[in-house]
Amino acid sequence: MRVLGIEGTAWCASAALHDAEAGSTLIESDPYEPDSGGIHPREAAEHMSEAIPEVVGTILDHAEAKYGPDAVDAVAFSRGPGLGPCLRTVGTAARSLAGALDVPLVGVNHMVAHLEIGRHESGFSNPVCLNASGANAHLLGYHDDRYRVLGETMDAGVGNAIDKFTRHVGWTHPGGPKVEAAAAEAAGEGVRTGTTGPADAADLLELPYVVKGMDFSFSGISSAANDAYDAGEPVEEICFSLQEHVFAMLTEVSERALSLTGADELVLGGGVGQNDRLRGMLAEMCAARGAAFHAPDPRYLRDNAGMIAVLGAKMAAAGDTLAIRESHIDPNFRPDEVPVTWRDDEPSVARLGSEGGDGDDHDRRGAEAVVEIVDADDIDDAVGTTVDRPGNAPIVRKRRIPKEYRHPALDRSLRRDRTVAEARLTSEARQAGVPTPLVYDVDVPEATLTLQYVGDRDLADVLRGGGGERADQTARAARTDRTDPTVRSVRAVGRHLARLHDSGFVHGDPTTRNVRVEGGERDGEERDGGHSGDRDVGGGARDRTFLIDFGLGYHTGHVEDHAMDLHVFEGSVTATAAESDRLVDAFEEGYREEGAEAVLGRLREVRDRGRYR
Ligand SMILES: C[C@@H](O)[C@H](NC(=O)OP(=O)(O)OC[C@H]1O[C@@H](n2cnc3c(N)ncnc32)[C@H](O)[C@@H]1O)C(=O)O
Ligand SMILES: [Fe+2]
Repeated sequence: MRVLGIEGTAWCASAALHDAEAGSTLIESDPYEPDSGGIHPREAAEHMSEAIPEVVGTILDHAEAKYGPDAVDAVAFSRGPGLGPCLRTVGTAARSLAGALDVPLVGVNHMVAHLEIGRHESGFSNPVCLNASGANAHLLGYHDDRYRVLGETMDAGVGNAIDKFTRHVGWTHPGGPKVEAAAAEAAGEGVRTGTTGPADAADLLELPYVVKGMDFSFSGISSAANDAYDAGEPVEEICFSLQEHVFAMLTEVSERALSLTGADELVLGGGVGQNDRLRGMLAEMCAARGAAFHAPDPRYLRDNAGMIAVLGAKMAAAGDTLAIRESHIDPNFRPDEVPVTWRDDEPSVARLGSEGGDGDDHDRRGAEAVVEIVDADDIDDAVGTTVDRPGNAPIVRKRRIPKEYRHPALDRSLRRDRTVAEARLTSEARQAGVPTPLVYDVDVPEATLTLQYVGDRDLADVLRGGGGERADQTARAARTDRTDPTVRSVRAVGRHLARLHDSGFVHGDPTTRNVRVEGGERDGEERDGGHSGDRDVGGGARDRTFLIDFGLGYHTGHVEDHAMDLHVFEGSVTATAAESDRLVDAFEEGYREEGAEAVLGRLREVRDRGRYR
């Protein structure tokens, strides 16, 4: 199978020929380079109408010279997302070429192509993918015949966030490589090799660092960087600090996604993936947790038609082609709208991973902390004094370990702030009637908390089939929603979040890994719905649902922040659980019992919000 691919979503007019049998790909590209500022949509469209026919002509000539008149078996094109006028030029070119050659037409999602090229090159079977491109930034994982969005930017794409600063400074598009060069100057290294952390690093300006579960935001950091420039800070130092913050955020959420799903493979995609510092951070994070990492060659990271032709060949082989009349372009085409036809029946990216969780989970390494479970007999040694524990429950020592990939100053402040927040909000949540662990001790310099051990397992493990009898499909089918313990747990999470919000704060990271469930294969209503307070905690086999890990929580009365909590929880369910619709409904019902309807309304807005601006 030989496929001619065409790309032209924004700035790069490109054509390629991929020969699937030979495994070879030839790419011809012509980038649009604005004289000043960022991408001007009209100029970009003009560029496409001139450059697309030329690059296609070059590739076609090459194909026919090498393979003869039947050189091309299918034509693939980027349908979206991207700039409408650019996409229309690409679509028209693809339709007429497929017609002239009398071969099938394949419509490719540009973001899925950024992801698949890494999977294709690495040979990984089921990776988490970080797409770091101009107009986008998201984490994707395969689940239930789709690439699900595990996390994404709440505002600008990562490249655009950086380019916003370079426009302010007066640098031309693309800004990313210029920021990389200036940052390397500040770090005093010339060009980075990408494998080492910035131990010798330049001073770090403090900039906003916003991570919510696996979602993140760049709007604050772009403005803060602009303000720092206006205030006279040296531009190299701002570039350095901008990279350190933005890439640490992307690396952190990638690690969270690996932790949530239990996956042990990560691939990188998108134009910002060419940045050595980002690649270095991701490689270091993966090495530290024993995961495999693959960053494709730069010619496959920046926009290019090679990735379109490679995915196009897989889709064409699966019969996933388009009739001309349904081949319209889609400027807002989301990756999770694409039915994945070209992969065999493989399991979900979510699996029972090395992090245990379904039983014998004594020493565990989460995304940011190491958790050590201290048995009853050893507690006095561990804590120094006898702590007042209900029952004879074991305790947990949780230490936020330093992350070598991030700048030491940023690392210190994140670990300190989160340890303090966790201690404070875990207790405040209990006062609001939400089951949480008792906090026995806080050691801020060591970023260590001593906590009560709660629950038997993480909700994440229950949902992805690690929960013993809870995962038994037939047993589950026999239950009504009301008596299904999984449904009861997610409904309880809804109520718990409502109570936190009512008390004026958010959890900040309510993924299914931060919910602990306990006991209770019994029918009837859950026990923690009412007035259990502290009395019941740790006492016997009750059916209870605890929230843990409040490190990303903060006080806020904003409906948007409350809605984000719900969005984060639902994202973690949708991307990893079977029968997720039913669970999401139960969760929202739970929230509705005690929370504000306005928050659920805002949640729908957050969900529908277009990201491609
Ligand atoms: C929708 C589609 O048009 C869009 N594509 C796109 O934005 O081009 P892409 O090639 O994936 O990424 C370009 C971005 O990648 C950044 N970039 C390129 N080299 C970089 C570097 N060394 N460091 C940081 N950013 C870099 C550029 O500044 C620019 O913001 C997308 O994938 O979101
Ligand atoms: Fe792209």
